[in-house]
Amino acid sequence: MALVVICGQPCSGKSMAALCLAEALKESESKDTVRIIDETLFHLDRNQSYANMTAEKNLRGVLRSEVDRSVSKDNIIIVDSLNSIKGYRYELWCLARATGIRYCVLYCDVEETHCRKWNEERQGKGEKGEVAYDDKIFEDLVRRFEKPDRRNRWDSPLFELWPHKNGIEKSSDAILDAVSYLTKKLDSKSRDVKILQPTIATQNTRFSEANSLYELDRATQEVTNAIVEAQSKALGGPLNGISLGQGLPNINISRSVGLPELRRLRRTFMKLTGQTSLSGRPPPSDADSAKRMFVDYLNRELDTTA
Ligand SMILES: Nc1ncnc2c1ncn2[C@@H]1O[C@H](COP(=O)(O)OP(=O)(O)OP(=O)(O)O)[C@@H](O)[C@H]1O
Repeated sequence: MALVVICGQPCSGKSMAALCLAEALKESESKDTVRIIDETLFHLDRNQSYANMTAEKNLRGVLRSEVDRSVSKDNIIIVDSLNSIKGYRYELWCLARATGIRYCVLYCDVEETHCRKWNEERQGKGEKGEVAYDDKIFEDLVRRFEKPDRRNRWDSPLFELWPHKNGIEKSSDAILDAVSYLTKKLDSKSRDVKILQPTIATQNTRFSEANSLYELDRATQEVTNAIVEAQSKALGGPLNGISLGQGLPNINISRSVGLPELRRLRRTFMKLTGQTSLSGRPPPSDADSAKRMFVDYLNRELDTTA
């Protein structure tokens, strides 16, 4: 149904905003399940998770995988974390696009001096279970924060809260606007709600991260080899229906295609599919779906009747 990315400086009221939004959604007419995914789910020590780039990347990876597993057409997932890196929000947006759902960003806009003060106050509340950021980590996170910009697809639509000025309530304008956007029933005239559409690069099931590029490379190479081999057997004659095995579509090309052209198409396909991730993670797929996608792509690109 939808993915909501909460974003803001450390200690800017994001968790409060996530809770208010979740409650407001539950009270709305929408019957969708609402779930918050946040750092506490993984019982990680906050200051260790942001202690260095590797730990921070790991935390983002864990959260992203959980979002990836959880997003669906029947629920509303709220990601409550800093989500302060532009490229990371882009990755979350790609997950929403791959699922074909609504997406929005809820931004807690609080000046860093207030966030700092709230964090200091929280340092004194340790016994209540609230964990404050160490000063050094807090300052580093504040410095690296990349403010959302509604002109970016992955920051849009952007709903802005001003927790220091106006507090955070279920009735805050930004919360009401977000609820309305997320739950609005669509008809043919609805232009203001965007359901993201999966593209060739975002369809299918997922590769494991470590193997994905290798698998994609190998799968596309196998398809290319099959074409080269079939063409050499056909001695330049017409070639329709090159079979790659059970469950895979046939390759249908009505003219002879040289190796340079095949290589170029393969490179373009790899680039296209690789665009879904800024952290180097290739597109979701397994070997068979990579082959299927590549064959679909080739059949379309080489279709002389199109
Ligand atoms: N509008 C507000 N007025 C005063 N204090 C606030 C306000 N909003 C949040 N706080 C305080 O700031 C602290 C952090 O709030 P919260 O956990 O919602 O922020 P957060 O952005 O999720 O923090 P973190 O970055 O640690 O996840 C809490 O101790 C809370 O009481």
